[in-house]
Amino acid sequence: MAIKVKTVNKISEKGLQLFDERYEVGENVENEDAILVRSAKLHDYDFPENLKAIARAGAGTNNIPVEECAKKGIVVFNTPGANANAVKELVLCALFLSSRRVLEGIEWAKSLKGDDYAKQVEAGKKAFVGPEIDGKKLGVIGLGAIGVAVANAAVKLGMEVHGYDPYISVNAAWGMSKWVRKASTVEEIFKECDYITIHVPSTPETQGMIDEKAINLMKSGVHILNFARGDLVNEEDMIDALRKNKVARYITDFGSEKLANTENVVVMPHLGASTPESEENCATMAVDEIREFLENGNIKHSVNFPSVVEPRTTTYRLCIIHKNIPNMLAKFAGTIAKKDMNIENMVNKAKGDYAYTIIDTNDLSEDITKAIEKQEGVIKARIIAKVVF
Ligand SMILES: NC(=O)C1=CN([C@@H]2O[C@H](COP(=O)(O)OP(=O)(O)OC[C@H]3O[C@@H](n4cnc5c(N)ncnc54)[C@H](O)[C@@H]3O)[C@@H](O)[C@H]2O)C=CC1
Ligand SMILES: O=C(O)CCC(=O)C(=O)O
Repeated sequence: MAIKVKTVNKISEKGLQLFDERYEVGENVENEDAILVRSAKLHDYDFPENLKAIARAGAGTNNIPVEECAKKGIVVFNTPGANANAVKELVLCALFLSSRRVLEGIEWAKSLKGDDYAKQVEAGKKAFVGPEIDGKKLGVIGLGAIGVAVANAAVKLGMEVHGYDPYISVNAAWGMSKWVRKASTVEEIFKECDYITIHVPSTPETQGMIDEKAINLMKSGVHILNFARGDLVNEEDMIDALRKNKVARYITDFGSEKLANTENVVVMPHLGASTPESEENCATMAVDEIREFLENGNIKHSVNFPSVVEPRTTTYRLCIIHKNIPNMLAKFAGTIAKKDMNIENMVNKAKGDYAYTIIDTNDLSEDITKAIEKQEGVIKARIIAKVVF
């Protein structure tokens, strides 16, 4: 029987080609084992009983009900860093667009008519003067894959870069230019910087972080860039601040009709990750994650379950998704012993309220998954036989 993968958005062919002949892949697939998605919202999606994994070909997972998936034993993956360069390049483009009034100038140049075109240009261009970014202060909120790439590039462009991230990872810190100054509070960024760019996920903590209170702390004429998520910025407060010229420019990848028609706002149609390179990187990583999980039970880059990657050394692998509560391992070992199966290797890791256990064995008792699933605290169990080509 084929392994079924449903694509909910258009996914790069380069990634899809990595599924071999055992897979049935497409948008019309039903009762799927896995879903591949980009930005489509899955909050109202009726997940089939058979569904084991969802891979988000991208970074943000706010379009997926991650906690509900954990409760049902559905592992949600994303592709950290795979589209960071694409977003960084668009943010740099936005930095320049926010400073120099290039877009308005281009529109005006199109509207000019007559033989004295050059004369009209020279007379009118003063309306489109905008400052240089060299030497200006850039505040980067969120120093993950994208934030660090933006901060490092801005340093090279001559900006004085200030970064804020109370949860920065060791890897991100290793990759960051020594010239990026550490802000201890986000208010420091608000007060100090001429340009502010946000690169945090949308969470209850970050939603609405750029609101009237935050904007009031900022310099008059601040330029704000949002290539992370629309709900990080309170739209009404932003429009009000733009009308009062407190905010000089707002450039965002996440617009609305109202925002797009507000002066000094540039709305892009969620283009941050829209490059062939990024689409291929994300699809390739997402397909690899799904295959590793479905074929080997290995979990890489999940947002709701721990990372567990173990080489296959035995004929069978028992994969158990369960609650992170005491005595689970003892219960698994007891059930397996009763079935006369011998454990060759066992790994257990937890993340928050959930845990994952891999048990490698060379023996198989047919109803072992049923016996394991009967135990309180177990969400899902499956056995995978090693495929020898
Ligand atoms: N416009 C687009 O097409 C794209 C947008 N994105 C958005 O950008 C976000 C960031 O992407 P990546 O850098 O790849 O993710 P990442 O996970 O590598 O980095 C996010 C960083 O935000 C930090 N953070 C979390 N809460 C924070 C807070 N309250 N204050 C300061 N820092 C905080 C984390 O510690 C982490 O370092 C994504 O979650 C997504 O929403 C990502 C890719 C494409
Ligand atoms: O797939 C896309 O085009 C959007 C990318 C994105 O927003 C993300 O990775 O968080």
